[in-house]
Amino acid sequence: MNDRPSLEDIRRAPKVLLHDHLDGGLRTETIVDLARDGGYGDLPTTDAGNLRTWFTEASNSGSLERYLETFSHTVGVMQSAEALTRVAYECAEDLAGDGVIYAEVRYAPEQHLAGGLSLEQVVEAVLEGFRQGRRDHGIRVGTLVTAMRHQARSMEIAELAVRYRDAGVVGFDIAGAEAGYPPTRHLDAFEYLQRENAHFTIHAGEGFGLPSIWQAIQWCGADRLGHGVRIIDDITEDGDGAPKLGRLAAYVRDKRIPLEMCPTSNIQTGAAKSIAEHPIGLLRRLGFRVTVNTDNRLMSGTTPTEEFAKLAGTFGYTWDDLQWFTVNAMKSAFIDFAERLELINEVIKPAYAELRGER
Ligand SMILES: O=c1[nH]cnc2c1ncn2[C@@H]1O[C@H](CO)[C@@H](O)[C@H]1O
Ligand SMILES: [Zn+2]
Repeated sequence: MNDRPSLEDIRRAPKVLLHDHLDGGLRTETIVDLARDGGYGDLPTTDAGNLRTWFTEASNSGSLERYLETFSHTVGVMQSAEALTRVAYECAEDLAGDGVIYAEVRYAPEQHLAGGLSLEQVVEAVLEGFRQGRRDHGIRVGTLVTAMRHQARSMEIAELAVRYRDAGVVGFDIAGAEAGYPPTRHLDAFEYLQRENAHFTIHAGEGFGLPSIWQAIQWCGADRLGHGVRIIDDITEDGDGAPKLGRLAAYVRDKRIPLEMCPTSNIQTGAAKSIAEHPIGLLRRLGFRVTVNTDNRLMSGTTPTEEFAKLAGTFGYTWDDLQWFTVNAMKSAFIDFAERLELINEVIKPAYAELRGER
């Protein structure tokens, strides 16, 4: 039995990604190309290698607000249909190369209008890139359209999600600085989506704590939580040192609400101190529906494989654990039940059995 997953084996293992930002995963060579072609002159450097280092260092600020500043450069070069299609295509290619079989990739259409595109043109350009990515690399990618929580376009973006629901947009999200912008600010959009039987996730419990998670679930009706790390604040110890769940934490676990955890990103923004101290360790032990994600591969200098490898190295996770995270993610995806079941039974389980040396 081969119980200690190596990096190369983890890369081969089928993986499912639910939380990855399109504008947080560009290749730096592509940023340099697109900046030159599109006349974007604000890059801190035009050397792709130095730019990679710049992004990871600038993102290591310990604050979500400062972390988010780096996106001005990626968003800045994603203002034409060609650029968006290219970035989406390369995203699919890179994820497929890392062993991802299904991904939900998000971005905020409202941030890509500076070059004169309409919201619809932005969505269609991204869908086209993912369509080509699937054709060439077999990976299935659903998109989530994000509304920026400090802006006031969430209703329009929610309507966009519904309009393109049969064309590859599988859900909706809100992102951006969390403190000062609670989810209920966008309640009308969430209520509209619920009436439309549409799916959505909410970034909550990352830059702000329990009230944000509580609102996201109990007021807004989120299907999943983006990060949700601060749910740990509702878990205390009883007299014997055993974990004791508060009502909100118990609700999240009982209802099997998926947590889209992004360990490296959380350390960069200060939501967790280190991988070893990341709440994922306890939440996994307590049986929360935890999933493992990248958030922003460029800013965090990471990949799905590397996130798994870091966790395996720190917590001693075996193939059983990695399969559990993967099945959790597949169960929590916003595509239909039959497709999820097929990927779990026909692709994920047989591949992990082989990696464990059972076949
Ligand atoms: O971890 C995060 N928390 C909150 N917002 C984020 C995070 N990562 C990226 N974005 C924001 O989402 C926008 C659309 O993709 C990005 O432009 C960035 O501002
Ligand atoms: Zn995110």
